[in-house]
Amino acid sequence: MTLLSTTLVKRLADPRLFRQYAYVNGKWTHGEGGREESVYDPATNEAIGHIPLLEAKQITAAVDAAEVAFVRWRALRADERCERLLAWYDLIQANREDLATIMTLEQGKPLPDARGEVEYGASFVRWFAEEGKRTYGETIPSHIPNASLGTIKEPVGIAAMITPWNFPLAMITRKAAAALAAGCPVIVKPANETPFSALALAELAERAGIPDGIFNVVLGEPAEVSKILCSEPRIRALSFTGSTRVGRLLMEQSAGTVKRLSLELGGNAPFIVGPDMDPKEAAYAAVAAKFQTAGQDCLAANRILVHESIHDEFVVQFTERMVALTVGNGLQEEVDLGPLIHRQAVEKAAAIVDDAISRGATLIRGDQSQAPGENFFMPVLLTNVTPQMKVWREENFAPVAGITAYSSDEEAIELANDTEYGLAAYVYTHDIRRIWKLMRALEYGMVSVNSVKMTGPPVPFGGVKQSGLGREGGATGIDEYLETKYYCLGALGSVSGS
Ligand SMILES: NC(=O)c1ccc[n+]([C@@H]2O[C@H](COP(=O)([O-])OP(=O)(O)OC[C@H]3O[C@@H](n4cnc5c(N)ncnc54)[C@H](O)[C@@H]3O)[C@@H](O)[C@H]2O)c1
Ligand SMILES: N[C@@H](CC=O)C(=O)O
Repeated sequence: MTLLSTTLVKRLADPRLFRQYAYVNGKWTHGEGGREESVYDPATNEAIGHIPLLEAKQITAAVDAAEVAFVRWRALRADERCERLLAWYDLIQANREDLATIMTLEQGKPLPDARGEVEYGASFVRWFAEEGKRTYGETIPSHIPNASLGTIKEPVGIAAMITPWNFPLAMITRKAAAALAAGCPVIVKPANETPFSALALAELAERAGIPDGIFNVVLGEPAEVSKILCSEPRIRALSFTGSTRVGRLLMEQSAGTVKRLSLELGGNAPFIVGPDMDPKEAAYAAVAAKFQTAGQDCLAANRILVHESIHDEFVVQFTERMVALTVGNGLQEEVDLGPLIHRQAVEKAAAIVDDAISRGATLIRGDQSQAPGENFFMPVLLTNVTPQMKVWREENFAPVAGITAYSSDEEAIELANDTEYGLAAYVYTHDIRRIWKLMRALEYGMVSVNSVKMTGPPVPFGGVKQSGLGREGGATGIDEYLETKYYCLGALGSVSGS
């Protein structure tokens, strides 16, 4: 154990939640090839621990274990699986503070946000524990004489999950709870930047009585592990949350085994402000929608489109609110924005800002000499942003906001839809006709009107276009892990019994 991981352990009420091994078939597992990788606190760049990089045969062993465990897990009654998931939920809640501390140390987000994510992540476990009891089939009016027709729902099989570093806990539970409730074993490959939240979840799953081989966490070199998971025929479903670039790659790699795919990919959300809005109210909402998780959020409001009649006042209000945000180590009190995940993310953000300025954008605020450390990026506001700029075309995943003025609803719609992404869009206006028109015309999987918060367990979360495939959460989230089996019971005799 390194010196700093000892410090991490000292911060935890339950040090056994901090694990530096993979978790396969109910066992904490070393890498057999001796390869390891360090994990860093992005706020300080200090190593907080290390993880083993598993060998190919160890990943295959996780699939072997899941295959064996599947037989008994799928045979449990739905309410028996539900009990274990509820026990997991209770343990996550009971250990919320430790889970939040681990998350802040590996991801950097402020502690209150980390606590919020633990709560959010746990809520999916409870939701799917309940939904697992409602995987109804249907009866079908028969067109075949003396036959009865219908469907039943069955677990799809072993499900692999590849998850990102920006929400290291909730992006796992939103997938895993649905799969487990459906009767599927799960193999999770978390991001190497943030493995410890996933491993703490594994420790709690074990304590909750989730059997060996049903919840596995594999660690390794990402491209290597993902290739094995995608090409393994016994894995029947792959659920990925991450960038559109890697999503495309995994889709290609999964083609050979024709897997069920759920893809939650990048976003580049527009935030449209109508002419009837109070500029201050809308600007404060836009700041909240842009800067959460230091802008490293798939729902971040990257392209802010403001009606020309209120544009200037909106910019004044936005700036005032933005400069009041505190940037610092997420463990400190009253910090609004933590660090970016690593130095490359800071460099990418700086390049996006430079590109915008070189193409005619105006830098309103964003003095990087004020950054409190190597991986920090001060919030930036750019105006006169145009579709030719990277800040428009690329998901910046940083605290960089771009504002553009528009003159008509039609122009706002065209600008908002001018992207390969289609995850979420925000609309701020109180004009009901405009709300309806924009909501219908926006090519996005989710449209939030006059509300920054849009997510939660009852919601079908997901995107259109190159933001992904499928929906997580909600009444249909469990369907990603279920097959529909049609049956025809023939030669039953007639209804009258003849
Ligand atoms: N739609 C959503 O619900 C949602 C939620 C959170 C994050 N995201 C997206 O995730 C992205 C940020 O996360 P990220 O930087 O971790 O994404 P990423 O695509 O770089 O990585 C995601 C996962 O894929 C793995 N990976 C990376 N390169 C790989 C490769 N070549 N082959 C196989 N696997 C590989 C990583 O180790 C990680 O586990 C953003 O685009 C964001 O919008 C989407
Ligand atoms: N904020 C999103 C995650 C995207 O990065 C969510 O609520 O799922």
